[in-house]
Amino acid sequence: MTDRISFHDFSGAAPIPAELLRRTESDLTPYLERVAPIIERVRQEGDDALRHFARQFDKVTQPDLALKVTEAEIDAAMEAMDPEILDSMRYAIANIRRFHEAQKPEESWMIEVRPGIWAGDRTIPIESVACYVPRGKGCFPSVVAMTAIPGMVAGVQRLVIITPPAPDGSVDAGTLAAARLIGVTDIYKSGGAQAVAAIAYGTQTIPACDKIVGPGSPYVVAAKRLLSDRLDPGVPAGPSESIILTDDSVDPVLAALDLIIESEHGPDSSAWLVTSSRRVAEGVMEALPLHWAAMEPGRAAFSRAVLCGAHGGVLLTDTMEAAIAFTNAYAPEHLEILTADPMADLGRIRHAGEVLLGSSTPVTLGNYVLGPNAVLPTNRAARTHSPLSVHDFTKRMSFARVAQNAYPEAARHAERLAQYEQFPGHARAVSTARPQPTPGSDHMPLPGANMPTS
Ligand SMILES: NC(=O)c1ccc[n+]([C@@H]2O[C@H](COP(=O)([O-])OP(=O)(O)OC[C@H]3O[C@@H](n4cnc5c(N)ncnc54)[C@H](O)[C@@H]3O)[C@@H](O)[C@H]2O)c1
Ligand SMILES: N[C@H](CO)Cc1c[nH]c[nH+]1
Ligand SMILES: [Zn+2]
Repeated sequence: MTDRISFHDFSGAAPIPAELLRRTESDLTPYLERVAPIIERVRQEGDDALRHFARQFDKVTQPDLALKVTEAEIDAAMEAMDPEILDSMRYAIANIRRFHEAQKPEESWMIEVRPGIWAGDRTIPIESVACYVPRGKGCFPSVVAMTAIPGMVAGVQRLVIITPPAPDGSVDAGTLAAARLIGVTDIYKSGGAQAVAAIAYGTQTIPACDKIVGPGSPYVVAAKRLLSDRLDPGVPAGPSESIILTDDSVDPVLAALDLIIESEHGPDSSAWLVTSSRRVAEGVMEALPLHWAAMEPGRAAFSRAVLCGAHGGVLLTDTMEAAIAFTNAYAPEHLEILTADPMADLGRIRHAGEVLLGSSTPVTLGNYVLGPNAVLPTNRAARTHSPLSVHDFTKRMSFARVAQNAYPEAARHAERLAQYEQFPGHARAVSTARPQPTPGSDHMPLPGANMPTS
């Protein structure tokens, strides 16, 4: 089989070709059509529909799959795990927890906007959130850590995990072990669109939640979109994608190694080498087949499909400015900068889910152990969205209180504005004298005092 790696020349003087910015999820139409009846069946039939789709899509052989993972299954998973893997999980969990604890916002803040006008925000955990952990073209204990840890740090009351079952009805042992190490106990067996529908509507076994987070295949992305009026769909995280951005300073063999990282997730992923160096472009194309030859054949085939297809390959630009302009237009999920001065180039990047700097910070480290979240916006959503974080598991509620001496001036201005907008009820409420001072209204306690958060 010949490996014809996709190669494109790009001059900064020309407009960026739209097809180079596309991903698998750019056109969800076929997936939306496919998942709509799945969602409807789950809404109507609940658990029975989940069992039906587990048989159809996950090839589960049991007719009466138990949808909730038992304590005994989690115990058995812990027993089955290699202690060295558990050790690495603990290392990753500690780093991820540390990062997200530092990210946690204050419980409340307040300022005196003008003398006697106090206002602030309270941060409140979302009550119930489901973490979707994929299992189609791989298993993802790392996604348990990336989704559940910020939820625990935020203080979500009901945090559940939902993940596809294997054909024998089990859940990946690493996924269960990660949940045990983090402290999540409610785990359900369902995947794809049917899992998203179960979380949106609730079933006999699975509780409905306010929000779902976590990445997934285009079926998951499509279901989240169709259910977004019932369920907060969280950071839009679909098939993995990356750009490796280089100048002439990098070893092409190393750049090729890092280009393969995200391309091995599946044929629906996207991965580009964007470089201003012909030497690097040619060297990477030479090195890729050698790396593929050293890989497990299935994953090598996924990588080849991406890098020889429409959503990946090598892009040679005439200048570094053009390489950076393309990168910003593409807004990749993961960006690795392999240039002579990556920190300086970081300042030129405006749109990327995460940026990994320098040759000793490959995407793999970001995926697993550094601390920042690896559930990141895909499909150009990094233009307006951020990595999954503690903030995705909380909401803010604003509050204000006006002291008696500040009331007349505020009321006068509000009355005028209400009259302009022709709301007489609003205007009368503040033009009428308020003789009774509200008890204690001239004193505001410090933020947080007497403020329960749940
Ligand atoms: N953005 C991120 O942060 C991030 C992190 C990890 C993984 N990912 C991505 O998540 C994705 C996970 O996808 P996956 O496929 O491995 O797992 P998945 O769990 O998302 O998908 C598997 C499910 O898809 C459903 N499905 C499969 N074929 C179907 C069909 N023909 N019709 C309807 N439903 C069908 C099944 O219900 C199955 O349970 C990958 O693309 C990976 O790149 C992204
Ligand atoms: N690259 C994924 C996010 O796009 C995260 C991951 C987990 N495991 C391997 N990779
Ligand atoms: Zn990855």
